[in-house]
Parts: sequence; C-alpha cells; structure tokens
Amino acid sequence: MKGYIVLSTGETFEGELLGNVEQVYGEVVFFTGMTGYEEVITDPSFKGQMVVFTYPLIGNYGINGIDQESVGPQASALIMQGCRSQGYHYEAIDSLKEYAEKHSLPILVGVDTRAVVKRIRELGDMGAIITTNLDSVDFSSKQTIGTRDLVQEVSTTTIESFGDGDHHVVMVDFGYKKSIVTSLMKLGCKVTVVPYNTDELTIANLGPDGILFSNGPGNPKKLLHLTGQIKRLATTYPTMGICLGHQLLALAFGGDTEKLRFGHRGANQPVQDLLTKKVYITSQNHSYVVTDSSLKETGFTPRYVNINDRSIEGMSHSKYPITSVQFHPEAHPGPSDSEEIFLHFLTDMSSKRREKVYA
Ligand SMILES: NC(=O)CC[C@H](N)C(=O)O
Repeated sequence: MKGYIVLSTGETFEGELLGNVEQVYGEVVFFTGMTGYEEVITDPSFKGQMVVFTYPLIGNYGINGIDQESVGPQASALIMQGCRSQGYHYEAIDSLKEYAEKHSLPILVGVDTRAVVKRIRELGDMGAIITTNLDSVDFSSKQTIGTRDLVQEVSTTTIESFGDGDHHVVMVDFGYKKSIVTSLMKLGCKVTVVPYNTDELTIANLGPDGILFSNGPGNPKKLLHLTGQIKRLATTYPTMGICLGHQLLALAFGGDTEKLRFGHRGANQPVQDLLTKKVYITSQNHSYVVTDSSLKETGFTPRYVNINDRSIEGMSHSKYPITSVQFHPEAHPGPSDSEEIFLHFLTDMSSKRREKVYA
C-alpha cells in the first residue's frame, strides 16, 4: 500500500508501507551502519523512534532471532530505500518483510532516504508521522515522544540473574541491550538485572561488587528524580555507565546534558581515549551528550572524545572508580574493539583502588 512520511515541518516523502499499520507517530532519526538492522530494531534505546537507514539495501541477510537485543521490535517504524523480500543467510528464520508483518512493525520502503536524511541533518531529529492517508495527519493530536515515559515502557519489572561468575554486577535497567549481559558474562561476571526504579536498599541486599547503569531511550533529564540514588550508588560501589547510564552519572554529580542537532547512530563513530591516545571505531545510538563545560565541579573529566565533533564520549572520576561511556563497548551492531573497556570496570571491582576509596 502507498504510504508517506510527513515530517513535522510538513515535508512529505512517499514510499510503500509494509507491516499492516495505517499510521504511526515517532521521532525520526537516521542510522548510518551498513548492517545491524536486527540489533537496531530490537534495541530498547530506539523506543519511540522511526529509523531511517542511510544504507540503501536492508534485509538482505534476513532475521535470525539470535541478534535480537531484546524480546522484540522497539523502534516505532523503519524507513529505507530497498527492502529485500528474502533473507539470504543460512541462519535466517524470517525475511525482514515477514518479520515486519508478524510484529506489525511499519516499514516504509522505496523512500528517497538521502533527501530525508539531508533534512534531518539541516533541521535536527524531529517528530514525524508515517501514514497511508495524508488527510488524517494531525501533529497536534499525537502523543509526542516527549510526553511518554519511555524508560518505564522498556525496563524490566522483575529481578533476574544471568551467569554465575565471580564478579557480581547489578545492572540498573533503563532499557538494556542483551549484549551487555553477554559481554560481562564472557568476562566472568554474574549479572543481576533490576528494574530502573529499584531502591538502593534492595540493590545493596543483592550484594553487588559493581553497579552498571544501562543504556535506554529518551531524554536523561526525565530521570532527574533518580540522580540522588544514582550518586549514592556510584560513590559506594565500582560503577559503569553506558550511554543513558553515562549521561545520568554526569547529571547525578551536578553536570549537564544537551541534545545534539542530529544524533550519532551507526557503527563507525571514531572515538579517542585521551589517556592512551588509542582510537576505537565504535557503535553508537544517542541524541544527547554530556556538556563539556558542565563537568568542572563534578570530579569528572572527559576520558573519551568523538573525533568527528569533539563531543564527550566518556568520563573518569578523580576519586571514585567509575567507567562511563557514551558509546557501546558491547557493540552489536558494529565493531567490538572497544569491548576491552569492560576490563576497566572489572579491574575496579577487584582492585586495591576500590579498597582505598571506600576505606
Ligand atoms: N543508547 C542510549 O542509551 C541512548 C541514550 C539517550 N536516550 C540518548 O538518546 O542520548
């Protein structure tokens, strides 16, 4: 069926709509990786977002079920140039089209994605509506992404443990990716995932060796009510923050965050470790960044920086053993060369430094 994406500026782009959905609202963002659509669709950080793929050929290796980052689709819709009808891979269990139909995931195909992305780059990530009926488009009556409690929509409601390694990590779940658990288990950790609003006493009673604040969707400032507890936990246990978790750590210590005009979403964002000068090619998915000048009184200093736009990609703390990264060391999708950053957290969980700080 013919479908359209209407940007909040009123500009309209045409395509064919798959997924048995007539209309959907979301924030339109773009992803620059050539592969990794299965991980993108199922990454809870994309909740409420409509993802434009800049690579023109999507779906060519199908859906295998193994690369899902959560239980099912999280993105509101996908926009692409070409979508293959069949998945040409021995592990494929569905084509992307079949998957979209099964899960009522709207995919707008045949779109001039280059034109859409150029508009996003000029004007920024913005609200948009995908529809089969242009007469029904009404931005005023839509529930905007800003009013939704996206973290509550994706966070677990139960406490669950994975693995039985020596280091016990309690991961506060703002919308975690499965690959974070996999990376930590590979390094010998037991991971207990807890709902994002779990109180600190419950967390303490789990006996953590370290706390991980996970990635997740939306504006970090929607969670300001949790920053007191986040700071207490981060000054009590060795801590790691990934993406939203990193932004929340900055806010908890008195720093600030701001929205980029258009986010970093892709698998080839170059990041430099300012300490070792090493450059990692990283996997990213975020709209917000920590504001450099806001860190002065926080005890944090930038440790990693984005080579393209010099934005902060990670911090270290002068007193507390905190590993905080804006990018995704667990990768999926994308290169895993920065996976070694989990080792900083592991070292903190077992090191003398920890004993000195908390003595
Ligand atoms: N992947 C993430 O955790 C994203 C963090 C936050 N929602 C942002 O867009 O900046």
